[in-house]
Amino acid sequence: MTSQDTLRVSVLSEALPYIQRFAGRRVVVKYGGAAMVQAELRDAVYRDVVLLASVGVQPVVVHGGGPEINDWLNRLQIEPEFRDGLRVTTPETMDVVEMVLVGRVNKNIVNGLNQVGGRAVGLCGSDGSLVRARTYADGVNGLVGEVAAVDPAVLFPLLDAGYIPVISSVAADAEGQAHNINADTVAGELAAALQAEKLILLTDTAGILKDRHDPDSLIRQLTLADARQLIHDGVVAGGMTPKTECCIRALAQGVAAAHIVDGRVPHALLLEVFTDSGIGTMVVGSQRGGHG
Ligand SMILES: Nc1ncnc2c1ncn2[C@@H]1O[C@H](COP(=O)(O)OP(=O)(O)O)[C@@H](O)[C@H]1O
Ligand SMILES: CC(=O)N[C@@H](CCC(=O)OP(=O)(O)O)C(=O)O
Repeated sequence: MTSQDTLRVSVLSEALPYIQRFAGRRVVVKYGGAAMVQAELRDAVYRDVVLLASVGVQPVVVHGGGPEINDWLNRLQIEPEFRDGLRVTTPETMDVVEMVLVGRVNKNIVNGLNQVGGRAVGLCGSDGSLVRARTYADGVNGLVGEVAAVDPAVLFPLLDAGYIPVISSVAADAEGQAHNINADTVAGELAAALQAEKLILLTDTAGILKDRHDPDSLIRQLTLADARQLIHDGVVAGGMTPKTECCIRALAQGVAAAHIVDGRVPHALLLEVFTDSGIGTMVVGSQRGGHG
């Protein structure tokens, strides 16, 4: 036996309390944006998700893919346009969003997870009527949707059989029209419908920063009231706003804890689930001790 073997076994043994605590519990992971762009990090994220599934945690992956949609729109000479952090989605743009998210990005993630030993199944909001969309704000952004309803029934047999659902944020409205929904929003509503133990949003900052230009100003823990105040005061802005709002909505609907963590840190997911201190910003219903 080598010292490497001893180290590996003792590290595994240290993880036992966390494995026992989270086995059989659902953890919704939002994967997207900048955290998805770096190839070498992608593999580490896939390995972490598969490791969680292997020890009996039930991860559910919701993915975005904004940069990849932009890339394809540019190739088609369509200028990407955003209003209030949400893509202006014409019928033509919607076709591209659907092809990129439901097709290419979803399957890349499914293949990546399967490649490291997972059993992943790709779905979008329309599959099994998992998510019902409603047009956002009377159509100011075109075919942008918000979540009207979630029916997680399609996920239970998959989770019970050990599959990892990988879900893209495209869903139909009551008339069957596909809508483009912000992936953070879908992750938050899904976490609520599944009564998940944790909602973990992977992004490209350390978490919520007091000063968004100062990476050392990380806020480690926030209550719902603090989070609302930070949005009101403009400390949280841009792409961090839908993230913080979806944490607030998930917690208000019974999710135990929501975390905004740095997807650029290797094994950010395991650091969040398998340590007491965790990483990033944790939003909780009311103030409490530890980070878990
Ligand atoms: N208080 C804040 N703390 C951290 N980031 C913030 C804050 N306010 C605004 N931001 C911005 O939000 C961005 C994260 O949102 P976004 O780019 O939409 O992430 P993703 O692409 O991972 O979904 C950060 O890169 C940062 O520019
Ligand atoms: C309405 C809206 O803006 N939808 C997003 C959906 C993808 C997404 O949320 O991707 P990220 O998480 O990578 O940003 C979009 O079209 O870009």
